[in-house]
Amino acid sequence: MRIGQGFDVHTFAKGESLIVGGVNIPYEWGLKGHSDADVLLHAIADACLGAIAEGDIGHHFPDTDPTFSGADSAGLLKDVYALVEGKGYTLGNLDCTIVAEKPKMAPYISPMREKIAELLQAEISQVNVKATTSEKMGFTGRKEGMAAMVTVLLQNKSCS
Ligand SMILES: Nc1ccn([C@@H]2O[C@H](COP(=O)(O)O)[C@@H](O)[C@H]2O)c(=O)n1
Ligand SMILES: C[C@@]1(CO)OP(=O)(O)OP(=O)(O)OC[C@H]1O
Repeated sequence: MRIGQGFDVHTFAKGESLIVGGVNIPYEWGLKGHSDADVLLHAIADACLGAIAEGDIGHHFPDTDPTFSGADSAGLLKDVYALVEGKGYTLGNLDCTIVAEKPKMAPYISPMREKIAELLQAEISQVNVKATTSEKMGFTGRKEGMAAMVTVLLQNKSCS
């Protein structure tokens, strides 16, 4: 068994899409990044890479590489999960926390769990996504950006 944790932050900007956990969310602000800036999928990718001691997302997909400009983070996560499987592991479970003052994430939690489970070839019951505000404090509280934290447990394929 291996455990990993991931954390990511992206800033809100006008004229950008808001894609979180692979789900498009209608909102007046979107998230800015070199890729599509899916803060949750990036934190999941980092948690998976951490669990297999393979560095981080920026190491595998540098933000200086034009290949990843506007990249679909779902594709990046699929590539990361292929590395996980190549090392002989499969998802045990995943627990995610999104920190955002706005928008309200509750309506999008189920579609996010479904999308993440699909990307990681897992059951929805293996994926939890929750959201919290930071009670108007800090950069998330000022609605300057969004953060996501993830803990992942991987299990040996032979034991699953
Ligand atoms: N962006 C968010 C933030 C929170 N929620 C939901 O609201 C509940 C209460 O949030 P607090 O920060 O006041 O604890 C939280 O447990 C979430 O269910 C949300 O949907 N979207
Ligand atoms: C995903 C990558 C690559 O396009 O770019 P960003 O969208 O800026 O995201 P970040 O979370 O800073 O992670 C690393 C990157 O290299």
